[in-house]
Amino acid sequence: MITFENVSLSYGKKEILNNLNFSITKGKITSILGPNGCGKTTLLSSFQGNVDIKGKIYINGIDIKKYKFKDLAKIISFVPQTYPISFPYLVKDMILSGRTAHIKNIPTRKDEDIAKQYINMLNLSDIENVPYTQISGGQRQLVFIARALCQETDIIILDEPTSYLDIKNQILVMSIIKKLQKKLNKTFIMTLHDPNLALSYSDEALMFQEQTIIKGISKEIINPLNIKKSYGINAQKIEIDKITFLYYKP
Ligand SMILES: Nc1ncnc2c1ncn2[C@@H]1O[C@H](COP(=O)(O)OP(=O)(O)OP(=O)(O)O)[C@@H](O)[C@H]1O
Repeated sequence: MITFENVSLSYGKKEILNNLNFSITKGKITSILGPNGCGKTTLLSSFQGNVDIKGKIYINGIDIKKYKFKDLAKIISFVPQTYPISFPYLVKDMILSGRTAHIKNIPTRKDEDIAKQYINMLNLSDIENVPYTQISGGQRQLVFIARALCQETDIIILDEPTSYLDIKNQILVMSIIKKLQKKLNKTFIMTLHDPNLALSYSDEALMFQEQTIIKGISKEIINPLNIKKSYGINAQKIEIDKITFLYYKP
């Protein structure tokens, strides 16, 4: 459903990634792993038009450059890594704004019901009438995840969706993602800093290594050898109650 063919990504004359060739599978959760500064956000930015693209990125067989902005917003939603703080919109209105691509004039009852559904799903009803400029970093991250889910697209892209969240909310968000993937066959693509989260929740993974990106089934490629190649640290596989995770050694 998403295919990169000989893609290079650059900011002006500064090339960040080159010769990207891979496909992202429809209906799967794909995690993107790699060290700080390797180009994860740049890769995701190619879906937002924030980076110069050479080569072809196909979404449902159509070159991304051929999509109109509003049509792309009906297929792909995006949760950025940082959130610009601007006007003090109420949390509920910020989440409702995720419906913009579907709204003709003003939001309908259906749009409001969908927004409410995600407010409840992410446990945000206590703060729905608070300006989003007056909530915590973690709460703001949940609001932007709710806003993206509200857009009801088939593809949801998240840049480090758990970076501000406590462990309970990390599990909440990842479980919601898993539920929506299973129930509605949605495609999730997300950068993660924690290989163990990727191991637990993603089906497939893209791992940045020096000069190359490898892709495969998460449980197969997120292993000590590839952790060493990607991050330069030693890790050991541990299994408890049939759950495999990685222990990082100093
Ligand atoms: N707007 C920009 N203009 C020029 N260079 C940029 C820009 N944004 C990022 N870069 C550079 O691109 C490279 C990749 O950055 P990117 O943000 O994609 O990395 P990342 O893997 O997402 O890092 P992190 O894990 O720290 O978020 C870095 O060397 C960075 O300095």
